[in-house]
Amino acid sequence: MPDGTLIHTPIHAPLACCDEEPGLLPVAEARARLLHGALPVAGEEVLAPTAALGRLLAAAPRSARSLPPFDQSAMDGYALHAADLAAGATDLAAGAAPLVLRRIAAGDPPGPAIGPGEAVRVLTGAPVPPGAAAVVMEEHVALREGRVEPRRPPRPGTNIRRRGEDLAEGDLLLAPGTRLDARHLALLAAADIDQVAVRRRVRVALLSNGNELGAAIRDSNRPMLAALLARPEIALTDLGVLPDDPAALAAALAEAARGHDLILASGGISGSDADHLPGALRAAGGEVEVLKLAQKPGKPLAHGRLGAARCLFLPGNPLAALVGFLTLGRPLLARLAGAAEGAGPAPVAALAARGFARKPGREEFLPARVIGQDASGLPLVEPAGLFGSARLVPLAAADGLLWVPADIAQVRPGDALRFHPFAAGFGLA
Ligand SMILES: Nc1nc2c(c(=O)[nH]1)N[C@H]1C(S)=C(S)[C@@H](COP(=O)(O)OP(=O)(O)OC[C@H]3O[C@@H](n4cnc5c(N)ncnc54)[C@H](O)[C@@H]3O)O[C@H]1N2
Ligand code: MOO
Repeated sequence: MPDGTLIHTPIHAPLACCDEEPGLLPVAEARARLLHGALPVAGEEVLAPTAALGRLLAAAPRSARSLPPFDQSAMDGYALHAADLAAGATDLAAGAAPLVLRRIAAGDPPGPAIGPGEAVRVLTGAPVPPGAAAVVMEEHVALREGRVEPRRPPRPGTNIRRRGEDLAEGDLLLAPGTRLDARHLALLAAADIDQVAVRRRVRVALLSNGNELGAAIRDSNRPMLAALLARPEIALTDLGVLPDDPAALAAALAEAARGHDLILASGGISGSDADHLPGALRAAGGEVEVLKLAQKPGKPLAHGRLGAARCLFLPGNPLAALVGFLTLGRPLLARLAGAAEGAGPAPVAALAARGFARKPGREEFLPARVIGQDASGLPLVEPAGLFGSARLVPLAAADGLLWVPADIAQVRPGDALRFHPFAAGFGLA
């Protein structure tokens, strides 16, 4: 456990981003408003499973065969008849041990049935012959004059995988909304499925807004958001940087709305006389709601619709854009893509490695590093440098985002918190 010497370490830059104000909208409420009426995109594609990696199932595939497809040995050993399982080891050893008739390897046919007093040498994965009640491992037998003497007769069913014990032919394999990963490709292959129906890709248009973006300030949000959108279920159109020109913005939004399900933008929303995106959406004939969220960073946010397209406008500060994308953009994309509900990543339990004071009122996402583990294995985390929604250096050094609830004014060393790691240990997709 940390010793607490770093308690009250300042984590915010001298000029913190935002002065609190009353009436900020809880993030959960903002998410509900954003998702209200949002439906998965209509349309499917039929693909080979390997071509559908990372895509979301539109319909549930059914198994084309039983798994296992036949009664199968789980071990290298000897298949025995039920009558010989009842006998004690001493009886069998006294000349009544089953006679080994033949050998069956994986890929061989099972051949004729065995009867009492008969055994068959079987290898792992081989079909067991009809009449076999158990397979005794080769390590557990003595072989004498072509007969097999189990040291201890196995119980019925031992080391036999019965046909259909995992899955019967026609059973549902995977639920609609499943994102296909390596496990699912293995199951689909085993079940002999060569085509699956997946949702068509969500068409997303991405833009940055601001006259300053160019020579003096580089556009860091677009490559970041494009990287977050580089997923199999998304088809991305990069609209580049649009200037602070209301008419040009309105025209670009109208054009983008015709061919996209979502228009994702950053910058130009917080309400100053240089922020034109919400007005441009209105001017183009769309609906827009500008929100102030109880979230830090990522307080200003606007969302709306234009024709069939949804619009999500994130704040310009890079860390605020990232947090807004993760807390609101991701759930909206998951809905549009047809992902199974509740399939999103969950935060993990973590302990504060050191204490710090903060201004309550907004739930906060702090770039944080894992610096060790406590005795029970919980990660010990601490803020990765000074906080600021325009700062990218601490973010790049972080292992994830530490989540601090809105009402907390003081985090103490050892406090239980939640942490969103950027990389999952056994992440498959
Ligand atoms: N009077 C108020 N001012 C501000 C408020 C407020 O509530 N009242 N909120 C602050 C917060 S919090 C944030 S976050 C920003 C959000 O402002 P906008 O979304 O309108 O974004 P801009 O003003 O266009 O830009 C803010 C900041 O971010 C830089 N930026 C913008 N786009 C990019 C990009 N693609 N790549 C890199 N950097 C970008 C921009 O140059 C500005 O420095 O508003 C506060 N102000
Ligand atoms: O911190 Mo603002 O909240 O930079 O989005």
